[in-house]
Amino acid sequence: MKIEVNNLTKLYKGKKALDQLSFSLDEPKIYGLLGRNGAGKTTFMQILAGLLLPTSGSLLVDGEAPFDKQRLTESMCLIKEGDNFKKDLKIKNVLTIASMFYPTWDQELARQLLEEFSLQENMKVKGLSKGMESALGIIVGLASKAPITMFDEPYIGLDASARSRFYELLVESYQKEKRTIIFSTHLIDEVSLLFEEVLIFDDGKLIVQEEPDQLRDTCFSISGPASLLEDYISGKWVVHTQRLAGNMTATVIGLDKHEAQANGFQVEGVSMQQLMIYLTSKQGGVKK
Ligand SMILES: Nc1ncnc2c1ncn2[C@@H]1O[C@H](COP(=O)(O)OP(=O)(O)OP(=O)(O)O)[C@@H](O)[C@H]1O
Repeated sequence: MKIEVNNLTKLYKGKKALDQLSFSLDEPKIYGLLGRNGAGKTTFMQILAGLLLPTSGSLLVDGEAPFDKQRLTESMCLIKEGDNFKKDLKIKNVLTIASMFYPTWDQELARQLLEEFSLQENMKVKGLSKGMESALGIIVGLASKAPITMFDEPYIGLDASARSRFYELLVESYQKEKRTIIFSTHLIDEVSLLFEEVLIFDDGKLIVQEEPDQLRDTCFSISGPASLLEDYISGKWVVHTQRLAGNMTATVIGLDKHEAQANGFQVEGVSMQQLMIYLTSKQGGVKK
């Protein structure tokens, strides 16, 4: 399903949560949605899921706005970081309701995943630990097989090995049947290898939409004498600089690594987490 976002703006009491966002997600891919707290990720996913109306601009899924459109909302599954299910329900009720809502529901997969995460159908949601509740969210998200599935930091309380199993299951399910998966996370380095495209939000604006390989291949920290490096980075997209004595390190997007090395600078890769921090800090994010 094609998602087209045009000048999408959402105000809460006059304050911009989303500020003239424009981009499109054309293909089924695993998209990483990144940004600091309050950048607007959840607001965007709620509008996409048809739960919120924008203040202005548009978000269209296959040409239609999703708010109040069952044909579209049944094609979308949003798993939030908590409170996804009514506390009084048993797990089996949660699964039954999901199976009635999603035409693409895979009951066999749901059963396998319950076993995988050691959950029993007769457990009540209110009796689940935080990690077990997150596991239930993940089960519903995966088994929904919704053409647009969104995970908004879905792993609260899950330990590292359960999270790692979740990432494996996500990839397995995606490889069997491609769909659009939008994954918002603060544990970027843990999942960044999964992403086929990364979107970075900052203050309600989109500042990066790129393939991770492209970022890895062109984003580096380079170091050398400050007097030489300053000249070399002039006109480049510098997202961070640090000086020590007469030396300087600059993190640059769109850098030709070999050319920088040939000029005598030391060049190192930058993790996606670090890049996101630089891009969304006060110093970074400005394309020169
Ligand atoms: N219901 C609401 N009422 C008022 N302001 C809101 C509401 N929901 C979100 N906001 C504000 O909108 C902005 C964007 O919030 P949003 O939850 O979309 O960000 P986020 O990127 O998902 O953050 P986080 O990573 O912390 O989950 C923030 O300034 C937030 O305070």
